[in-house]
Amino acid sequence: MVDEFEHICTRKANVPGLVVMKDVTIAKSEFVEGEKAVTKLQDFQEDPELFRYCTLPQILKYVECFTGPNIMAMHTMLINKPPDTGKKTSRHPMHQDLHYFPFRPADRIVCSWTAMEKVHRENGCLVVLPGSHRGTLQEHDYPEWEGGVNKMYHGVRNYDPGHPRVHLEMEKGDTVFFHPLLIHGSGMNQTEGFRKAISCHYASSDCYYIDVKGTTQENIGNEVKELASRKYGVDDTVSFQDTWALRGRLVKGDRTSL
Ligand SMILES: CCCCCCCCCC(=O)SCCNC(=O)CCNC(=O)[C@H](O)C(C)(C)COP(=O)(O)OP(=O)(O)OC[C@H]1O[C@@H](n2cnc3c(N)ncnc32)[C@H](O)[C@@H]1OP(=O)(O)O
Ligand SMILES: Nc1ncnc2c1ncn2[C@@H]1O[C@H](COP(=O)(O)OP(=O)(O)OP(=O)(O)O)[C@@H](O)[C@H]1O
Ligand SMILES: O=C(O)CCC(=O)C(=O)O
Ligand SMILES: [Fe+2]
Ligand SMILES: [Mg+2]
Repeated sequence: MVDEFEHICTRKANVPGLVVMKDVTIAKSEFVEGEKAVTKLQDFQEDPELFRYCTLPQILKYVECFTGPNIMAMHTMLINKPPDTGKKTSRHPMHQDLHYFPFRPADRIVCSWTAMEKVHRENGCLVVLPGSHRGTLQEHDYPEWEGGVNKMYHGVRNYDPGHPRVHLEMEKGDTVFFHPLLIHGSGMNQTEGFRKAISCHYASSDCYYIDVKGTTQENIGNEVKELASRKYGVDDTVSFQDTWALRGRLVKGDRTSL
């Protein structure tokens, strides 16, 4: 999967629907080529080698405990956290992934996140607020960071900085499964290497879409729709929910609702 990532970055592989994101400071600075420019791949569901991750039986075995037998891969990511440029933009603010999802119920959604190499505090491991998955979805917005913030990296507006934190130091191949309400983020990468992880958000295909109008999710819904219209030239008839229905891919059982 590391090799496939490199092929994508050097354009030896072309994947329909894939979103390649650069770090905001790298994108705005001098020309950087290949994998050193890429912070994150999203929506790799049409890449057979990377999508193999989402179908691994040793992962689905646990996923099924939360989703039941009808399993959709709703969102896929390969994160290549770059060495921080000095602006602290390699951080990911504390957030709840449910903020991005117009489907419910939350308990039928689970994320698997696998370290592709050793991750620790120095290269920006995941940081979680234990127990926060028992709360509700919070209001999210761009954090007020001086050095810049990556596109769509919203954070929880008012979380308690005194809440206990756990740093998830992991060995290569270690996987964590977490609830979409769990408040989490990741620190700055203070090493010279690119910290790699691969993840998938699964949901039961029996989940249903919700309308985010008038909710705290309206801001991200509008941002995603804007991006979809710029990137794919679709008009306003393509809803936030549609952007998810188009990306979601069945991995097991039947596609009943999503
Ligand atoms: C839908 C998300 C679902 C997530 C669900 C699970 C939870 C996940 C939590 C997250 O990860 S949230 C973060 C998700 N982020 C995204 O989905 C953003 C995806 N990124 C993109 O769509 C593109 O990378 C982006 C539109 C930001 C840039 O597009 P291009 O690849 O065409 O960039 P290009 O190099 O042509 O630059 C165009 C402009 O974007 C700017 N840019 C590039 N990378 C950027 C960046 N990372 N942040 C902000 N701006 C950026 C760039 O500087 C330039 O600005 P100017 O027009 O002012 O010159
Ligand atoms: N959808 C989910 N995705 C990922 N992890 C989940 C999900 N739902 C529950 N968990 C985790 O699975 C474990 C068991 O869940 P459970 O609902 O029993 O919660 P718990 O933390 O044990 O709380 P309680 O004391 O209420 O049983 C917990 O560690 C919880 O964090
Ligand atoms: O790998 C990381 O830094 C965490 C990314 C994350 O939480 C996300 O993209 O939703
Ligand atoms: Fe996240
Ligand atoms: Mg329990």
